[in-house]
Amino acid sequence: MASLTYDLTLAGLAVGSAAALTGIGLIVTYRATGVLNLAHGAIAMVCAYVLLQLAVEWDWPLPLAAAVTLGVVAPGIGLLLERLVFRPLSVLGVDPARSLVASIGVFVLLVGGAAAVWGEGARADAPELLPDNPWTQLTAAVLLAVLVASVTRWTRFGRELRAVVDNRPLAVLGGIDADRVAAAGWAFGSFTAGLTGVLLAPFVRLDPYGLPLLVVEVIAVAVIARMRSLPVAVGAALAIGVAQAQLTRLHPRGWGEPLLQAVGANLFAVALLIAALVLPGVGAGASPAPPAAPAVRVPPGVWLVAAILFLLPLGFAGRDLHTAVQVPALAVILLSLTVVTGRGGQISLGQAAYAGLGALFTALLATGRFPEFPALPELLALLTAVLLTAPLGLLTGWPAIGRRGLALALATLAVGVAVSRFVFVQPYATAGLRLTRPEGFADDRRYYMLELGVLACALLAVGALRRGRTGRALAAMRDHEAGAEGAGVPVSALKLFAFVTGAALAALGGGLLAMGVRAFDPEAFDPVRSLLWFAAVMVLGADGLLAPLAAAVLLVGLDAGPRGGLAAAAVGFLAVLIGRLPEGLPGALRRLRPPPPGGLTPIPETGGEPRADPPRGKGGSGLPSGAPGTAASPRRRTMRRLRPARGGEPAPPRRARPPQEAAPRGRASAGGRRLRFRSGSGERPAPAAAERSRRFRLPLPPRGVRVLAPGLGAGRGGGGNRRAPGEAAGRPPASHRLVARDVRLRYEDFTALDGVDLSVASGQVTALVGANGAGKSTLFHCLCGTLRPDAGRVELDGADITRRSAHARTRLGIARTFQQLAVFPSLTVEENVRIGAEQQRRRRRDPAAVEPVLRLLELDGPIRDRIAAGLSTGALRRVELGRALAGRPHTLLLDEPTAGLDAAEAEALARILMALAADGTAVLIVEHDLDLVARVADTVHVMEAGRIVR
Ligand SMILES: Nc1ncnc2c1ncn2[C@@H]1O[C@H](COP(=O)(O)OP(=O)(O)OP(=O)(O)O)[C@@H](O)[C@H]1O
Repeated sequence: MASLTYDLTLAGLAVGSAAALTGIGLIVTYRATGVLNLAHGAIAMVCAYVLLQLAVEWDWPLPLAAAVTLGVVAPGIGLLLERLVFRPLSVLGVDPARSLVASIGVFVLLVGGAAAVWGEGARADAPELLPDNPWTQLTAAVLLAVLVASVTRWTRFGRELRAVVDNRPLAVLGGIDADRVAAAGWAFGSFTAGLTGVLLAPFVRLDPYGLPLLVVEVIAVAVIARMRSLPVAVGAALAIGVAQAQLTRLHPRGWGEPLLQAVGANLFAVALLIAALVLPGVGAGASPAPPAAPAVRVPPGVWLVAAILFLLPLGFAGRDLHTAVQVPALAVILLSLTVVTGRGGQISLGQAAYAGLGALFTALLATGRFPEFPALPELLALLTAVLLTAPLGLLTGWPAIGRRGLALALATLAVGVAVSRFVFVQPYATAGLRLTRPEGFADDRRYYMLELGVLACALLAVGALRRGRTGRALAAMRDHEAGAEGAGVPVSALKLFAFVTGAALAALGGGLLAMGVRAFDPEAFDPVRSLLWFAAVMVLGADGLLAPLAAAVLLVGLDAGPRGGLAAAAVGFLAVLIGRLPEGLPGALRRLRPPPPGGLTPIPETGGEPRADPPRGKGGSGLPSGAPGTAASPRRRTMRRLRPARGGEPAPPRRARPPQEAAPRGRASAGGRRLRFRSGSGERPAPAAAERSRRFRLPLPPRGVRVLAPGLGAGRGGGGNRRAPGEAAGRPPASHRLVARDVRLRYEDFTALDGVDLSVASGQVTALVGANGAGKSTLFHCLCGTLRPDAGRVELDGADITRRSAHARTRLGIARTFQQLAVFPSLTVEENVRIGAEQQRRRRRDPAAVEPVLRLLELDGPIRDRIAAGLSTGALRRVELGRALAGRPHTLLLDEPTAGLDAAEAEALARILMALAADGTAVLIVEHDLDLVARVADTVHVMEAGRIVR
């Protein structure tokens, strides 16, 4: 027994050593570049093939072949990737989500390329580089870890690496060549990938799909090490390897045995699942998903052409028709990504799991595999499978509530891998599960027609969803999660909805696909498919209904040829270019066309709408500022400005203290006190900008005119005399009071709020002023629900609302705006405002409130149909205010509302605020412009060091 334990331990150490190498490579690349290289396994696979090619096919001596593979090819791949793919992305300053798509693109490109070059079949003749002795491999892994740790700690390069990791811009300013550091990181990461590949290849199935996936699971050890600690990564890899080997000795009786065997065989997949779901997310500050291009209305002619193309296969016969049967089914699966990622902005790398579950359930139900249940007719089985799979969408929907970007990508990938490893490989799924087609649709032509019908219904349903209230809310959530929450969108519930709908659609497509080929094939739904499908939809235009159709045609069409893998290679190639195609392929094509008049295009610089001045002191790309396509070009600037900074403004992470904004300081008096203050976070516009903004500024309501009431009453826009619920027309509006009582909040060991009492009452403008860091924004967040105080209460009309979420408070009538603009850039001005009206509770909801608000804020001209991206700061502030007012709030909370406005716009805003208060609204402003405060505020509170001092 002792020798069995020893042998198993040795075997486990061998596996663990290979995993440790992977962990080391992933961590070094991540630390040097900020990119989690999902393609690590694909590089490993390519290097294994290269060694095989050199040593076996071309008969080179093994040492020479190994030296070329590991010394030239592997680092060369890394350097090429850095130079051609990732350096352009970092120069353009794109968000991490887009780097993630690029690394998925590299994965898909390498897998597809390898399949095209070496074929899809498994090779069993990979040469053994090191003797089959775990100690040798273990020594290699430990030596490598020690070498990396020593280099990082004691060499100049290590110091530069740490400087780049800590603060890349600062390191560059300090004279460090960050590109060289990144290139070294990539070269080393690829070298470790190559080493892993050539060491593992003789012992695992070497094919283009298996090895990359195996290595993807090993990302677990890097996640466990928080992408930071090499000893932890090596320790975790060895421990999992040994535990996995030892588990094979256990043979419990009954149902536990297959489960234990499955766990034992896939312990890295289990570790990935646990690490991705339980540990705090890696890269949590990343933006949710690459920003989608504004949805564009597809001309009917294009739809006609698409319809004709999809009808063409009805004229096919034989093999061609049989192949075409896969297209509509795959299009339905890909449509699920349009909902989840394209519209909802949630990265999902697990859609193949849902498609597979749909296929599996359909097959099991239709073939009567469960003795307790009779076999169901095929269509009923399909419907039941969809209903069974839909709630399983919560498996990825739930993690999405607290995760974004990379962390969500890992969580959804882990769920997909786990489903594939634990469900699709069970005997019931692998033992040739065949199924028939519905009666009357047995032959390919009729079945294709049935699929077209289902696809048309799915397209109509998703189209209606996108056009409606829920679709707008999804787009808002994608564009700016915190802004959506502030507008009353129940973000968590909406994420669950998106994933459940996505799972249902994927299951529908999966069931159709399985019926089309008359069998359940687990390999058709392995996690590599998820990556391929995700990349294809992202590239072809995630938020469009045409993208799934085009992607399905591309994927099935190219793979139908004699060489497999071409589709993956093509999609991968496009995906690695995604940094240069910021809006996917459709966006790039649109750019080639002259802009259509009006419509959903950004406003031209010379149009009636002024643009914001370029932010000063930004950029640093080395490209001419404002050059088309550069980071500093006006359109890109505006898009970036609109994107939530580091995952949205509110609910700041409790641990990381955000850097204070640099802003001009001055002195002024308020309430008799001399205060240091910041003159708003925006710069005063240059004279030319001031002149432009005079031409287009916030409207000035006539003095003395009641502009807006809690019910959007009188005003230039008219629009009836609506009042808040319970407020009978003609009677004065009900009075409301928002109160903070003894509110306390600490950021780790720093007391930000130290027993604050504040009251915001109807019919008054209450102002909160104070020096930077006094705690104003923290109190503001506590009032609007984006931060929960450690102690104390927030009350609305005496009722405790401390535990109410931000969107629930908005629905109670407490609207807010954001210090950093929170507008939804891909939506039109009108849609932005409409979201504020339609996300209210049913009894508060009043879509008719949109028009008067648009008129009041002079957003009712041609500007109403323009997408928000590209508008000036002044216009965007109006849009944001309009969204808040469209919900007919009784309480309005404004955080630095004059930031970025010029004097005329600030003056107009002041009048509106006074008019709102005169009409019964409770207004709270947090403001640095003390002149404005002195003019509009009925009550001024001064904060100092977390307390209200007067
Ligand atoms: N997420 C956080 N983690 C740690 N400390 C934080 C965090 N957010 C704010 N702080 C600190 O809490 C204090 C109060 O910050 P807050 O943003 O509320 O001040 P403020 O009065 O609004 O300042 P400003 O006018 O600059 O916006 C500051 O010292 C700030 O550095």
